[in-house]
Amino acid sequence: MFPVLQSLRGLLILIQSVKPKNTQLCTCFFFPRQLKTGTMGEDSSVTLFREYLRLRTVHPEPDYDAALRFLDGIAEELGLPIKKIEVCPGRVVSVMTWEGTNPSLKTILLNSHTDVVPVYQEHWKYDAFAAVKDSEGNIFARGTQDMKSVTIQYIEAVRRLKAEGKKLMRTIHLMFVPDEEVGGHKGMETFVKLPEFQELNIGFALDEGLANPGEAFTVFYGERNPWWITVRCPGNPGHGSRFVENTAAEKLRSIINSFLDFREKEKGRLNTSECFTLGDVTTVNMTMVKGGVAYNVIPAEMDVSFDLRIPPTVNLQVCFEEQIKQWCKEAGEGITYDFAQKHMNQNMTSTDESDPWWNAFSTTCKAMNMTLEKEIFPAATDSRFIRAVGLPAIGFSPMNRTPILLHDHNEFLNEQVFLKGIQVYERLVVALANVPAMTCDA
Ligand SMILES: CSCC[C@H](NC(C)=O)C(=O)O
Ligand SMILES: [Zn+2]
Ligand SMILES: [Zn+2]
Repeated sequence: MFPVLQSLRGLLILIQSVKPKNTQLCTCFFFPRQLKTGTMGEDSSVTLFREYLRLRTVHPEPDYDAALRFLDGIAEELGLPIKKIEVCPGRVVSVMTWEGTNPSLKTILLNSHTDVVPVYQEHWKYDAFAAVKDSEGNIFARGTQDMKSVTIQYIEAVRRLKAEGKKLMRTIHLMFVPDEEVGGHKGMETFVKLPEFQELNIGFALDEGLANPGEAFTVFYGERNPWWITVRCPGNPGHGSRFVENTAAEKLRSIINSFLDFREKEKGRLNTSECFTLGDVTTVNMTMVKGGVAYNVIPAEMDVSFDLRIPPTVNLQVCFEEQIKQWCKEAGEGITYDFAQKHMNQNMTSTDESDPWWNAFSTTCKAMNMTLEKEIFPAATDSRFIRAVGLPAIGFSPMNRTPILLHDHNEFLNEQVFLKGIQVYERLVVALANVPAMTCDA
C-alpha cells in the first residue's frame, strides 16, 4: 500500500476509535461538519438543515450567538464575505454576499429570519429541537417550515452554483435577521432605515411564504396590515349589588359586539366567495380582556384588545379608523383606544408578466412545471418592511404537499420536499441574478 494511503487508513482507524457513540462516520471525513452530525446515506444539505434546527434560537431568549457562529462557519466554507450589523444591542443582522460580474447593478436579496417561536413541548411527538427524522423522511423541529428550511435552501443553492463554477451577473445578498417573530422592530424594521441597508443596492427580494398542502406552490405579493388595538372603557364604579348607570362593562359589551359582528360579516364574505383566500378579508380576533379587582366592586375601567388583519386594498385611514371611532362613540362616553401595531403601508409587488423580476420568477417556476397560486399573506413577515421602502418582495417558501404547520405543534418538513426546494432556488437565483439591466439599474 502507498504510504499516503496507509497513513489515511491509520487516521481513519484513529478517528473511528475516538468518535463518540451514536455518531456515524461519513467517508468524507475531511469535512468536520459531517463528522459532527452526518448520518450515513443522508444528503449533506439535510444534515446541515438538521444541525441548524438544533440551535435554540427560540423566543423569549433566542441563542442568536449560536446562529451567528453557524453562519460564520458557512460563509467560510463558501468563501463568501459576511458583514454583521448590530441594529440594536444584541440584535445583529448578518449579510453574506456573492458578488456578481456586474456589481453596479441592483442586487438580489435572499432574506430569512433566524428566530423561531416557542413550543409546547408536551404536545410534540419528539423533542422540538432534536430534528428527528422519521421513517418517511419527515423532519420534526421548530423552524422546519418557519423558516430555517429556506435559510439552508438559499445557502445550499448558492453552494451548488459556486461548485459548478457559475458566474452570475447581479450580486446576491443572503441576509439573516433576528426578531422577526416578535414584530421585527429590533430587526428588519430598524435595518431598512440604516445606510448599511441602502448600500446593499437591492432591486428585488425573496422572503418567507407558507406551505401548500396541494401540488401547487403559494407565492405572496402583499400582506395584510396588522393592527393591534386596545380599547379602554371607563365607567362608574360602585357596589356590586346595585344597578349603577354607565358602567365600564356595558361599554365593553357594545365594543365587543361591534368588533365581533364585523368579524361575522367578514367570515361570511370569505365563506361565500370561492375566489377569496384569508388574505382578501379582514380578520378580527378578541385576544385579551382586562379589568376588575373584586367580585363586588364594579370596575372603573375595562379594556379589550383585538388583533385585526386588514387587506392592502382597504382604505385604512378614511374607512377603517373612522369605523372604529364610530363604534367607540356608539358605545358611550370617554372611550379611548391605542395601537400596539398599526401598519399603514400597503405596497404590493407586481405579479404582472411584464415586470422583469416577476417574469424571471414565474418563468423559472413554469419551466420546472410548478403551479403558482398568488395570494396576499394573511399574517405579517419582514417583507412588509422591505415593501415599505419601495422594494419589490415575494414571499415564497418552496413547500408543496405539506400541511401548514408554522407556529403549530409537530411542525415538520419532508426531506424530499426540502431537497426539491434547493433545486428550485438554484434555478431562481440564476434567473433573477441574470435579469438584464433595466432603468432601475441606472
Ligand atoms: C405583527 S408582528 C408579528 C408577526 C407575526 N408573523 C407571523 C408570520 O406569524 C404575526 O403576523 O403575528
Ligand atoms: Zn417566519
Ligand atoms: Zn413565524
